[in-house]
Order: sequence, then structure tokens, then C-alpha cells
Amino acid sequence: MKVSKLINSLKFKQVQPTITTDFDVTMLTQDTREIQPGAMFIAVGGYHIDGHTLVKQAVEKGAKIIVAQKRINVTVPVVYVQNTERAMAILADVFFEAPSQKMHMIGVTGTNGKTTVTHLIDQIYRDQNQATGLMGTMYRRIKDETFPTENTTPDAITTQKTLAQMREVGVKIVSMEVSSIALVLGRVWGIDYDVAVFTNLTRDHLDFHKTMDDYIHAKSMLFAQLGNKYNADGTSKVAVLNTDDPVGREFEQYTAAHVLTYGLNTDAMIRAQNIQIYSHGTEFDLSVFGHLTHVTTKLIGQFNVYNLLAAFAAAYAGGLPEAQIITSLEKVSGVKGRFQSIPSHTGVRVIVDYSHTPDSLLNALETIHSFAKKDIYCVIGCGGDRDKGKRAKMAKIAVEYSTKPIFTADNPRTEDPQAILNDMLAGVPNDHPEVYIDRREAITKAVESAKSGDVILIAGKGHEDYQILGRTKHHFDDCEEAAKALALKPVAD
Ligand SMILES: CC(=O)N[C@H]1[C@@H](OP(=O)(O)OP(=O)(O)OC[C@H]2O[C@@H](n3ccc(=O)[nH]c3=O)[C@H](O)[C@@H]2O)O[C@H](CO)[C@@H](O)[C@@H]1O[C@H](C)C(=O)N[C@@H](C)C(=O)N[C@H](CCC(=O)O)C(=O)O
Ligand SMILES: Nc1ncnc2c1ncn2[C@@H]1O[C@H](COP(=O)(O)OP(=O)(O)OP(=O)(O)O)[C@@H](O)[C@H]1O
Ligand SMILES: N[C@H](CCC[C@H](N)C(=O)O)C(=O)O
Ligand SMILES: [Mg+2]
Repeated sequence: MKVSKLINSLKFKQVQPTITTDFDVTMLTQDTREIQPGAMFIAVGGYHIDGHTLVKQAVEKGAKIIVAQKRINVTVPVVYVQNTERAMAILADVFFEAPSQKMHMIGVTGTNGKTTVTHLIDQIYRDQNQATGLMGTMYRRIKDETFPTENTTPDAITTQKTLAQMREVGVKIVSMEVSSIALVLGRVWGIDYDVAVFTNLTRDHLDFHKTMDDYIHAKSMLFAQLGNKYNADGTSKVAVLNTDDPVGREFEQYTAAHVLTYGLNTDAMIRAQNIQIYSHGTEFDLSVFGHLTHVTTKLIGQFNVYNLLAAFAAAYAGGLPEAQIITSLEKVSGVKGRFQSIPSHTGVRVIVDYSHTPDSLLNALETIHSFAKKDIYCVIGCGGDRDKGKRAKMAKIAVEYSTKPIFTADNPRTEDPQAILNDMLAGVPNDHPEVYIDRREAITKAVESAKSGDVILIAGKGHEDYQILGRTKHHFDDCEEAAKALALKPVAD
């Protein structure tokens, strides 16, 4: 793309020195490690390093132009802007030719349920024979091909590039998780969402956002970004809000788009009632503006009823017929690592779940309570280099809602695993949960001790196939470990 087109897309900037001959920019990047000759390098301040300190290296590697927000001294032209993250989002949208405008874009935000809801939406559209794309915690998926991801919502360049790849192969519907951190860091600026979904808001990420108000504000940005494009056929721009959550009610104020509400409360437009939770599924009556259908699903728990409602509402907002959405939701099985049962011949039920916040842990344990007859084991740790304040809370919930809590490690990252455990133990001063710093040992002990009829919840890592110690990822999979331990147990009587 011609450099003039990129530069012109930035309304407020200074170019030094002035560019007299237009030239081609071969790629955009914020990472010197990726630079190809002819690149535009955007200097971004990070947590470990400031991209502005790498600009000479960028030029040596072939960058022909730099975008910066601090004065720098290099031999190539520099585009000075107020905020390089914002410039990066605009430039990425322009460089990849605004892919989000060519596809139906559904963004899902909220503390819990994003991965589940995006997968449900994706499945609904696949059942309609639509070519779909998905971006989130587990991967980026373009039709049937998956690509790894570092972040739930990647940086603006990766996001726009992925959207462009989707558009190129004919994807029409994109479901993407939009994390609060991404919203604050501007990773999704420039994306033209058609439907924005709010799941819920409870404590998480307070290492990053500092206060709950900041966290709510971050989530609200998706609904402000939705804008207000009203098509005559009523198809565009819908905010799908869980109004059982007071934050969902608040977000009604922040959007100028159409609003579609869901929840269990009587005033929700899309509503579930008469919920029955079983050990292997859930039933409820779905009311769509008062029209009732009985729904039977393989997903377990009230929290999953909310996820089903969110997905239903997102697809309904996109214009799909009610009956066809329900058919899909009745067929769908869960997402890997979300309340996933591990096959067991022992009479012990083992569930691997990605609950890594106080609210999700509480929901998972309450759901187990609704069908468990005997002991409930809860193997739980808390992540390092993440919100420290949630540790004591999660520990307390584990102790109060299980009969056999077992504390262990979950991605200690650069923290001392024992220090994380101490933060957890501080939340339960009068209790003495079993503690095994080694997660494999914790899972093995739980499986060894459990008797037929007991339920074991292994919480926190879900689909993850690694344990992060320091900055290194070691292969570790809760499902594999549980299966190995179960294989050593005798068959149930
Ligand atoms: C705290 C945080 O958000 N960090 C993100 C950040 O990394 P960083 O700040 O450490 O970057 P850095 O290493 O200091 O580098 C700064 C700049 O210099 C550049 N650089 C760096 C080194 C080099 O040799 N050359 C070079 O050009 C980098 O490309 C970058 O532009 O920029 C990276 C590239 O965009 C992100 O992958 C990384 O996310 C890390 C992996 C992370 O763990 N983020 C978490 C907190 C996060 O964002 N989580 C949310 C929510 C998760 C959820 O709820 O599901 C998410 O959306 O993932
Ligand atoms: N609607 C919900 N309300 C509360 N808890 C939920 C809900 N949906 C899922 N959970 C719990 O949260 C865990 C994570 O679910 P999911 O991966 O769908 O959420 P997420 O928002 O994508 O999480 P992350 O922020 O880590 O990407 C699940 O394993 C389950 O325990
Ligand atoms: N997306 C979440 C995942 C947490 C998963 C848990 N296993 C942990 O490492 O804390 C985060 O990065 O905060
Ligand atoms: Mg997720």
C-alpha cells in the first residue's frame, strides 16, 4: 500500500521530514522481530520495553518509515502522533482495507462466558452453512483451520490481519471475544461491530484495572464503539445485554444502538424460566418476547443458561429464525475445558473447568451441589502475575462450597508458588485444606482419595495444555492428568 494512503488516514500528525516521493509499505508491525524490508514500524510502549528504544534496530532491519509518539533520531521519515496505539489501530484498519466492514461482526465481552458464548454463536451460524471465523482465548479460527493466540484479543495489527484473512476465504460471520484489557489498550479500535454482547461483570483483572469502576468503564467501551447505524431492515447494530446484571442495565445508557435484553428476570426480552439442572444437562423454557419453547441442552448449570440466552440473542439480533437457533443450541455440546467431564469407570465424576475467578468458581461449585450426593473435591490454584486480590476470595469459596478442598499451583509465572498459596490460605485462616504445590500430585491425590459417588472439580486451567513457571510453558493438561490418575483406579462396584 502507498505510504501516502496510510499517512493520510491519520488526521492529526506531523511527518518529518516531509515525504516527497510516494513509496510502497510492505507490512505494518509493532515488533522489530517481524520486520521485513519496506515495513512501517510503529513504536509502542510495553510492559517490558518501550518500542521507541528499538527504532534504530527497526531501521537496520529494513523499516522505511516509523510511527512514534516521542521524539526519535533515525535516518528514515517519522510520523509523529499523539498516541501510537490509536494510530496503529487506524493504520491496521486501513492497511488491511477495513475487513470488519465486509463481515457480520459479533463482539462478546464480560468477565465470564466469552469463550463459551462465542463458540455457541459460531456453532449456530455453522449450522446455517455459513462460513465463520472465531477469535478468542483458545485460538483464532478461520473456517476449520485454527491458529495459536497469545491473547484473548490480540493487538490491532494481528486482529485486523486475521480479519482480512477471514474475508479473503469468504468468511461472513465473525464471533470474537473482546477482553477489557484489549478495550483499554485500543486493540479493537476501528472494528465495525454489528452486534456487541455483554455476559456479566464480577471481579477479575484488578491488577490491570485497579478498581471495579475502571473495569466496568473498560467493558462499556465496546457498547460506545458500537455506534448507531440504523438500516431500514433493522439488521444492524444491536447491543445484547444481560440485564440481570446491574452493569448490563448501566450499559443500556452507553449505546445508541438497538438494545436486546436477556436474563432470568421477567422484564428481559429473551428470558429463561423453569430451569431444571441435572448432572448431564439442563432444561428450561425459553421466552422470546413472550413466545415459549421448552429447551433441552447438554450444557450444565444456570451459568450456561445465561450463555445459551446470550448466544440465542446474538443470533436473533443477526436475523436468524428462532426455531433454527434453538435446534442448534439443543445439539451443541460444551467447549473444551468448560465444565468438561472426564470419562471415568470408577464412579467418581471428574470435571475440568476453566473457573479462574471467584464468580466462576462459585457458579461451578453451586452447579455441582445441585446434583452431587457425596463429597465434592475442589482442586484449585490461582495464577501468578495476575490480580492478587482474587486469591483469598477464591480460596474461601473453595473451602465453603466443597467438602475436600485441595490447594495447588496454577501458572505461577514469575511469582513464588508458595507465596501465591499463602495469599490463598490467608483467605481461610480457620480451615486446613490439603496443599500440594505440585498440580500433578494434587490431582492424583484427589482421584486416589475419592470414592464412588464423589465429584472432583479441577478448576482454573480448563483447555490450557501448559503450566507457566517463570516465563517458560511446560506441557501440562488437567484432562490428561485426571485420565491418567483415573486409569489407575479400580472399576466402581
Ligand atoms: C500486559 C500485556 O498486555 N502485555 C501485552 C504486550 O506485551 P508487553 O507489554 O510485555 O510488550 P513488551 O515486550 O514490553 O514490548 C513492547 C513493544 O516492543 C515491541 N518489541 C519487543 C521486543 C523486541 O525485541 N522488539 C519489539 O519490537 C513489542 O512488539 C511491543 O510492541 O503486548 C503483547 C503484544 O501485543 C501482548 O501479547 C502482551 O500480552 C501478554 C501476553 C499478556 O499476558 N496479556 C494479558 C494481561 C492480556 O492482555 N489479557 C487479556 C485478557 C485475558 C482474558 O480475560 O481472557 C487478553 O486479551 O489476552
Ligand atoms: N455466564 C457465566 N457466568 C458465570 N460463570 C461462567 C459463565 N460462563 C462460564 N462461566 C465460568 O467461567 C469459566 C470460563 O468460561 P469462559 O471461558 O467461557 O469465559 P471467558 O469469559 O472466555 O474467560 P476468559 O476471560 O478467561 O477468556 C467456565 O469454565 C465457567 O466456570
Ligand atoms: N485470561 C486469563 C486466564 C487465566 C487462567 C488461569 N489459569 C491463570 O493463569 O491465571 C488471564 O490471563 O488472566
Ligand atoms: Mg475466554
